[in-house]
Amino acid sequence: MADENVFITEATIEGAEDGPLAGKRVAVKDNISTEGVRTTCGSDMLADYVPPYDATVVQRLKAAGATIVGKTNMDEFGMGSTTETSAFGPTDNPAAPGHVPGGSSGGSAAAVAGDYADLALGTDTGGSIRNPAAFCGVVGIKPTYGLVSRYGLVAYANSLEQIGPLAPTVEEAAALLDVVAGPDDNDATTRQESEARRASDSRAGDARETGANSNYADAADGDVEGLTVGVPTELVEGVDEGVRESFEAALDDLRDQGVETVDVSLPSVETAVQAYYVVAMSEASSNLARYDGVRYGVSGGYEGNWNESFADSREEGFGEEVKRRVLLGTYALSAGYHDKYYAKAQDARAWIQRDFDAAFDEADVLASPTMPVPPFELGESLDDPLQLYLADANTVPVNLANLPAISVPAGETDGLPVGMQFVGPAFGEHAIVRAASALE
Ligand SMILES: NC(=O)C[C@H](N)C(=O)O
Repeated sequence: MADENVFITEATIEGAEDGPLAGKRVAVKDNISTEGVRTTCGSDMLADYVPPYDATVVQRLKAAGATIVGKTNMDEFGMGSTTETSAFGPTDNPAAPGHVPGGSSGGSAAAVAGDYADLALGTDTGGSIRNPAAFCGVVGIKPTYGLVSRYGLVAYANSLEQIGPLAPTVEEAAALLDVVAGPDDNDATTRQESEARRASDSRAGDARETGANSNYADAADGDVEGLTVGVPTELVEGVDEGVRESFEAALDDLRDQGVETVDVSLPSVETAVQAYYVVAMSEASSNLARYDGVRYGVSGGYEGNWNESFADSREEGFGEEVKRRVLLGTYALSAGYHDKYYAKAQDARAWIQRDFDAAFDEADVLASPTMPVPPFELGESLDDPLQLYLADANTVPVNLANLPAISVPAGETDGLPVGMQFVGPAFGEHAIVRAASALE
């Protein structure tokens, strides 16, 4: 096996003897706490941090019989789209050697694509599961906000992020979601199953919804006859030619299977990248305040007063991209600028949510290319953070609206994987799983 730098820490954590994941090797992103196994978030700041407890999703993996085989590489604290901001070096893309695996859950996607693991968990704040799934030619699901517990996830931007599965097939990804989904007393943002199901029943309007909240794997039946798929024109305009051709071919395939496609419009998404980065950086600046060398992080016997030693610790422990975001986020929240940036971003967020609501009056699910471009070559995008932020155009609207989405392979362009994204109404995971399974 080639060394693609998939794991930051390899481990063997055995789960229960029986269960739906017995015999499965599962890789876990390195921002999800594992008791006794270091959890670095891809940062020098946490290079020696060993959590004293398991995240809820890790407890559920173990109870389901999984064997956890390691902690995967990631952009530092989830901040990036290529896994190149990791303090532990870049990860190669097993499906497109010499190219980035996407990010920030690049190690998790590469683990599945390169058969280092059968399944993996990632986290998605603005595309961090779907982007690497698309770039590595695997399946990734970003669940509805509140479906999966975030207890034990090291926070980057709490209001946006969810833990979710990566797998070779839609059915396997859905089966892993079945294991980790569901309410948790340790995370007050998780929703009760009955409540979630009511939302799903009334809004997805799909008579074929299965009776239970979970059993997502059963929805991977490819039965899309009569399903209406909305195509938001704003998410297709301007994408790379080859990506667009693969996307159009996938739509044709769906039509052949009895899907009706309609064009829909989400005018507000033109504000999504700006709104996302203001919200994400603001939340990050607050969350990352705890890394000061005293509570958490590098503490190197620095000279000087508290302020000076905090600054020295943060200077040494954080990489460039993290520093950039903490500075910009602090600025956006500061007195005098809060209304101009943060409050405006929240307005845009509400507008985007309303546009999605209107689109789901016309369609059961929405479809777009997951990424507007094919995977970058390693090193190619490092110097241009703004360009990289723009590559999140199709994924971040979903997080701002707290909706579920899946990325499923949809062919190639010049030998590079292309992913197709399906977005569902809140708790409409069955519908997106069903649509994606029809493409396999
Ligand atoms: N974390 C994510 O979902 C990826 C996104 N590109 C970000 O840097 O915020």
